[in-house]
Amino acid sequence: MGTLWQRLSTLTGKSFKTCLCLSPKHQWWIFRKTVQKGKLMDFTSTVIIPLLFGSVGIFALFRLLQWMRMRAYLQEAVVVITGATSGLGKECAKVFHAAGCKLVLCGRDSEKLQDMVQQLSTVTNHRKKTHKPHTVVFDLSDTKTVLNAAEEILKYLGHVDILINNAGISFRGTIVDTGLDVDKKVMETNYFGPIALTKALLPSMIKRRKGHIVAISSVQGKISIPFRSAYAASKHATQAFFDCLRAEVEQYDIDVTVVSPGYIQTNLSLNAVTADGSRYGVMDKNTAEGQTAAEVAQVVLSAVGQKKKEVLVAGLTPSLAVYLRNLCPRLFFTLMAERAKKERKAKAS
Ligand SMILES: NC(=O)C1=CN([C@@H]2O[C@H](COP(=O)(O)OP(=O)(O)OC[C@H]3O[C@@H](n4cnc5c(N)ncnc54)[C@H](OP(=O)(O)O)[C@@H]3O)[C@@H](O)[C@H]2O)C=CC1
Ligand SMILES: CCCCCCCCCCCCCCCC(=O)OCC(=O)COP(=O)(O)O
Repeated sequence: MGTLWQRLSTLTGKSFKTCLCLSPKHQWWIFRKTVQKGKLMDFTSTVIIPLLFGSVGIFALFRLLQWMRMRAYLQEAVVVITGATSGLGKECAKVFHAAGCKLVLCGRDSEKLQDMVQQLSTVTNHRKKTHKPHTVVFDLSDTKTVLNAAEEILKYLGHVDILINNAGISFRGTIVDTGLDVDKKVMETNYFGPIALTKALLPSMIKRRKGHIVAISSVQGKISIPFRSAYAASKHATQAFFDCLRAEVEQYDIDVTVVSPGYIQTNLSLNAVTADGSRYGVMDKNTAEGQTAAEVAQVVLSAVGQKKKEVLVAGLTPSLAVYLRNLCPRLFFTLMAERAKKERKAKAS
């Protein structure tokens, strides 16, 4: 028993005398609890803590390797960005330039493109070599100029590592009032133009067995909301085309990333076309309160760097709406009909 009291005293930290004064039942209870606590502490210090530190270490190492791989992938890569004169394209140009890519900035306005080149030239990165971007002027809704642009890009740079199909226009209007020419214009810009450019650059990527094609789609490539028919249709077509492409070109080690953002603070609503083909010219509340283009550009950069197959970059409601459309379509359609009624009423008043 003497040894039990001595052990009890050491384990509990109580004096030998105090331990002697306790009832045997109490002593036994304290002894058992203390041994259990000791075992738990032993288990914590020999298993849980090393496991925790080990996992954190492995995770940090994994992230470091991922970051290094991404850095190497982007450094010196030839990256073509369409719609580089505004909004998301402009911000993508900034982040890919800072990552050391050789950029080809595309747009319809050569002055705006030159401004962009100027802006990027003033950015200095002490840790990374940056390159002066090239510019190519063409209109995505004119297939001939798209094909010429692809030829020009390949002639001057030899190859394309990453193509970012970003340029696009949106639409506002009812289906019944919209002329087919407007539907065609939106489809030409958002769908036929990007696929023409993709098809023109694809053979050279296949030949090199290397390349990465990015499509900037939208949440509206996954769900359709009222008064956006042409836009939502063009983005659904984009999603479908690039999903097919991803499957077909995997054998050539070519990657395809589809990015589907929610509202972004850009000029998209201002530049949207309406039912009669005129410019909408209104900064919508949803657009003005959206994510910043710089935030989304960072997501695009890391999605490309990590060769992700697709990313949804949206808040809770649009993300839930995508799930609702698939899991409970009837409820989704009812909500959309309500939304249409509400918007009509608001316009009428
Ligand atoms: N803003 C948003 O809420 C969201 C945007 N997106 C998508 O992001 C992409 C970028 O749009 P965003 O930055 O928001 O909008 P902006 O209107 O700010 O930019 C659109 C860009 O596309 C270019 N563009 C438009 N039409 C043509 C054409 N026919 N030929 C060549 N270039 C053209 C414009 O160039 P130019 O200077 O020549 O007009 C401009 O650089 C689009 O695909 C859009 O659908 C997706 C989800 C949400
Ligand atoms: C279980 C709860 C589910 C809640 C879901 C309710 C459904 C609410 C509908 C939400 C609709 C979200 C639409 C988002 C649209 C969007 O983000 O589009 C991005 C764009 O491309 C913007 O282009 P636009 O020209 O429309 O400004």
